[in-house]
Amino acid sequence: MSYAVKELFHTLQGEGAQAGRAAVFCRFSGCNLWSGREEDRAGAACRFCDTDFVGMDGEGGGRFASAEALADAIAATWAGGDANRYVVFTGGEPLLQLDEALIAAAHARGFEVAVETNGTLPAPAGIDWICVSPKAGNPLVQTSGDELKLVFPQAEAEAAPERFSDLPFRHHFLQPMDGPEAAVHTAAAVAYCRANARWRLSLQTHKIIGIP
Ligand SMILES: C[S@@+](CC[C@H](N)C(=O)[O-])C[C@H]1O[C@@H](n2cnc3c(N)ncnc32)[C@H](O)[C@@H]1O
Ligand SMILES: Nc1nc2[nH]cc(C(=O)O)c2c(=O)[nH]1
Ligand code: SF4
Ligand SMILES: [Mg+2]
Repeated sequence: MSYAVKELFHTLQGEGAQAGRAAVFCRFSGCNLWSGREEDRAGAACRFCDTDFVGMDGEGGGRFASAEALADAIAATWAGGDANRYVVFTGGEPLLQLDEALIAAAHARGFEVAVETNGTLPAPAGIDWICVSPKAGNPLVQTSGDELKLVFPQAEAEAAPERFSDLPFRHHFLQPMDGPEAAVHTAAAVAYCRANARWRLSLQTHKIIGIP
């Protein structure tokens, strides 16, 4: 199968338990919860997205004809030396495209494989680090993994943290919803984590320091 990629870039993981770790980000095009067009945002199934995942026109983006070709491009984008090679598949929604062939091709090039998913689609076997970020009003299919990173607050009661506290993840994070009310959302997340020690705060550190 071929893969539609918005952008490929080398940076530090900004969020969650792996924050600070060098990684290649492979941002796939397209999402099942929003078209990516601003005129569709208000009616979308996910309305707070901070990301442009439309098209294949970003740095290192394009249509890759095979898993081998995309894994070669990921390896060529890596700039972190021999140890701890790490690729994060994100999007858009990466589980629309990430398959076992691509995971195997990344492993064959020495990468640990991570995914950032909205949890509405099942993850293929072989992923080393699964981050699920539930979106209110959408079915949660991937109910286990390494970290659950809930954007907070989401207005709907069904996205309350209590609903996810007992799911089998190694880490539970609240990540303040970015946007015009980011400071208010950060204060609310801090208050929740102070009162509920199961949950830890995830800041989008790449935005704070101005890296991709
Ligand atoms: C752009 S999404 C792509 C991966 C996948 N579609 C998902 O939603 O998890 C990457 C991460 O950014 C988070 N995110 C998106 N919009 C955000 C916002 N406005 N504020 C904080 N985090 C946000 C998502 O919840 C997810 O954890
Ligand atoms: N540095 C950095 N860390 C990230 N963690 C998750 C991201 C994403 O958009 O999926 C992201 C991103 O876009 N940049
Ligand atoms: S599910 Fe992820 S990529 Fe899709 S619109 Fe929501 S935050 Fe953006
Ligand atoms: Mg991002």
